[in-house]
Amino acid sequence: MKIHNLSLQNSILNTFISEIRNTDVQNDRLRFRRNIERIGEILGYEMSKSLNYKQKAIETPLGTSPIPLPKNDVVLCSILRAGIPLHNGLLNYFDKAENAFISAYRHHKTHSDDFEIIVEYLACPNLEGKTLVLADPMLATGQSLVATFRALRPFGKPKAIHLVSVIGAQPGIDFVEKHFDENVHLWIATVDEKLNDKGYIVPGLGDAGDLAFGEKLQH
Ligand SMILES: O=P(O)(O)OC[C@H]1O[C@H](OP(=O)(O)OP(=O)(O)O)[C@H](O)[C@@H]1O
Ligand SMILES: O=c1cc[nH]c(=O)[nH]1
Ligand SMILES: [Mg+2]
Repeated sequence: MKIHNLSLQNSILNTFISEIRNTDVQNDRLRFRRNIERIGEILGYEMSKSLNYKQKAIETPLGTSPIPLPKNDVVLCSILRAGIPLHNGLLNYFDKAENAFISAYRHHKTHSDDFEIIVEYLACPNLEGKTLVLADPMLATGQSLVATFRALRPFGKPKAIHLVSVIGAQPGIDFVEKHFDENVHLWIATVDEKLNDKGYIVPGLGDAGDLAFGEKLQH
């Protein structure tokens, strides 16, 4: 897997990352969602540099301008629900992309920190020969991304796969790396060192789904 950790370069991206982490700022839900969306735009822009391009002659009112344009058939797939703002950010730039949605959530066993990943809802176009962009803002244990990828198998074999995430924990990235082949790209805003015993990224930001949309009851 080719890992692109964008926080290793100084850029305005770090301002958005600092705001989603910061306890004084992150509870403004509108701002939190918009920051995740902005990060999605930046990750999408960086990812776009690795697509395949074809020169096209564009007619202007005064002449013809040759412009290299991406020729990939992009499918954006996001994991509900925390993935929605990240999806919107990617879709702002890849506005002609097809879209897939999958629900994957952690189901906690009663009185236990243990959880399993439940995949329920799945809506997906044909993926055969397309460029699949699989997005989830939090890459913690990596189990959601791997479970999602498995669930997408019946929809066809993509030509290229890009994983997009905001904050990853190194052990989760190592886990994901074992399940994807070496041509797969991971575009990630920043990487943290560890997970706590509940599977949360440390220092991370807390619960991305709750910060974006409010707390949910366990069921
Ligand atoms: O790498 P993992 O250990 O699998 O954890 C990451 C998952 O946890 C979060 O979802 P969550 O289960 O909190 O659901 P939510 O989006 O409904 O809040 C997040 O959006 C990922 O999907
Ligand atoms: O740190 C984490 C881990 C999983 N999901 C989150 O929202 N945050
Ligand atoms: Mg959550």
